[in-house]
Amino acid sequence: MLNTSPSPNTITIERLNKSYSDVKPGSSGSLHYIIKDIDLVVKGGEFFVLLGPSGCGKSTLLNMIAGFVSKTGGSLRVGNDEVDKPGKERAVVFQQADSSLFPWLTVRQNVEFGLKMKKMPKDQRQEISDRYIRLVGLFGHESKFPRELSGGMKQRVQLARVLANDPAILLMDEPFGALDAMTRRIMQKELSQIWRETGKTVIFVTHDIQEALLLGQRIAVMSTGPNARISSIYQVPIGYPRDPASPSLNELQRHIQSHFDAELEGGMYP
Ligand SMILES: Nc1ncnc2c1ncn2[C@@H]1O[C@H](COP(=O)(O)OP(=O)(O)OP(=O)(O)O)[C@@H](O)[C@H]1O
Repeated sequence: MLNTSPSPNTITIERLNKSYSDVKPGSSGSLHYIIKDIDLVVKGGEFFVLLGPSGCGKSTLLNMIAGFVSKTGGSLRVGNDEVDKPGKERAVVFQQADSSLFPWLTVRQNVEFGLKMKKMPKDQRQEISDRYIRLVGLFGHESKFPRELSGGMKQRVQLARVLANDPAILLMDEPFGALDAMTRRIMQKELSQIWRETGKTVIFVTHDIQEALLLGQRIAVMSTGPNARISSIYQVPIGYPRDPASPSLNELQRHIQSHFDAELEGGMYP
């Protein structure tokens, strides 16, 4: 018999809504949709980018997948399970590492935190933290505290900590948005390599088209809110590692940029 079950890391979204009621004194209020009727399937192991202008609802959608924000309609499943709360198979990497790192713990202690909570023996913990500290290029900085690190280094600690917990799905909300251009490029390369080595499902939110094109296998362009939806999904048929100067990448960038501009102007893209 044909097995039609989705992979446990596949995310299936059907007619997903997030609305809120704008209640004013003396009236019953009206319903406003942040996102409306989103349909999307992100396959297990895929690197999927959500691209959209500021305020369109990207973080809302990502936080719904994370289980931090509840839906007001439709369906959102990971594998066969409806998402109604956070789960250990999903981990979020935020734009600001500061709020997610413990300032009183060293780099190694921060990376090992989740493993310690799981009561993993010390030697095993150390082996795992060594691996991810090396992977994100922080070897030699294990004993430093967050206050002794640059913004890019803190972001690497956040990434190493998330990876050490081995979630199947990485949800990344503009994780490199606060970094300088050079550090950002290094982190993009590292993330792309980590994804290729680990085969995790990644959903990556950005409003930077070039970043989307360097990383994603598919790029979904969201319309401006309210009532935001996914207006188009682009395949990026270019292998990794990608060269930002490649003509095919630039061609696709121009195409997506004109779509993006049309969305911003509120026009329809042909
Ligand atoms: N609880 C809420 N009640 C009312 N409006 C909300 C609520 N949460 C978010 N919004 C609105 O929903 C819209 C989408 O917000 P969201 O943070 O998801 O956008 P975004 O695309 O991630 O933006 P950015 O790129 O600037 O981070 C915004 O206009 C925001 O003001």
